[in-house]
Amino acid sequence: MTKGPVIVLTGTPGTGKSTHAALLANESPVPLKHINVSEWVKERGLFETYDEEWQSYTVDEDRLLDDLEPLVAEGGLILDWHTCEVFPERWADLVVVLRCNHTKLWERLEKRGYPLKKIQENNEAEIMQVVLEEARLSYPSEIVVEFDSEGMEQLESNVTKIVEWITIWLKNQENR
Ligand SMILES: Nc1ncnc2c1ncn2[C@@H]1O[C@H](COP(=O)(O)OP(=O)(O)O)[C@@H](O)[C@H]1O
Repeated sequence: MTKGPVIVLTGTPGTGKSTHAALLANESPVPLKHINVSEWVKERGLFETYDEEWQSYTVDEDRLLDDLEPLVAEGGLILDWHTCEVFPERWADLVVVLRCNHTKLWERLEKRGYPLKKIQENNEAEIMQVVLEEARLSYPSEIVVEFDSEGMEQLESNVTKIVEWITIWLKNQENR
């Protein structure tokens, strides 16, 4: 059986990565395992330090990559993380960058109970397109797509587009 693609799903925290990943895993024509990398890091202790004030971890990137490599080799993966430059370029078949208007993003992060400085930092990063720039610098432009994620209609149409992309990708793999 053809292996599924590896999709890097990235964007500032709160842009909708986990929501998209859950729907995508449900609607994909081929099984996709959703890895929420932040949760994965915490569960497996793949971090060096934890910063109480910022409520964030310093990830042990070498251990993380070693840990993920066998899963990537199997294929059929959604790597959901707020950064994407850590992953080797060869891992990704598609890189999806989610975007959100900063007012909406602020509300989402406030609801999540983030400390104010973390909300501010993430909002500024979204305005300055930090994750998008990172994706563009780390991967070939033809595999990087940017989707707005502000409402349910966009969520559904984004997932439909990714499902269509997967269908074509699978056909291309079979014809190789
Ligand atoms: N396209 C969207 N339309 C409406 N609400 C959304 C959308 N994307 C995300 N949300 C909401 O925003 C919040 C953060 O989404 P989440 O998927 O957890 O973001 P991330 O994984 O990027 O941190 C959740 O409450 C989710 O329901």
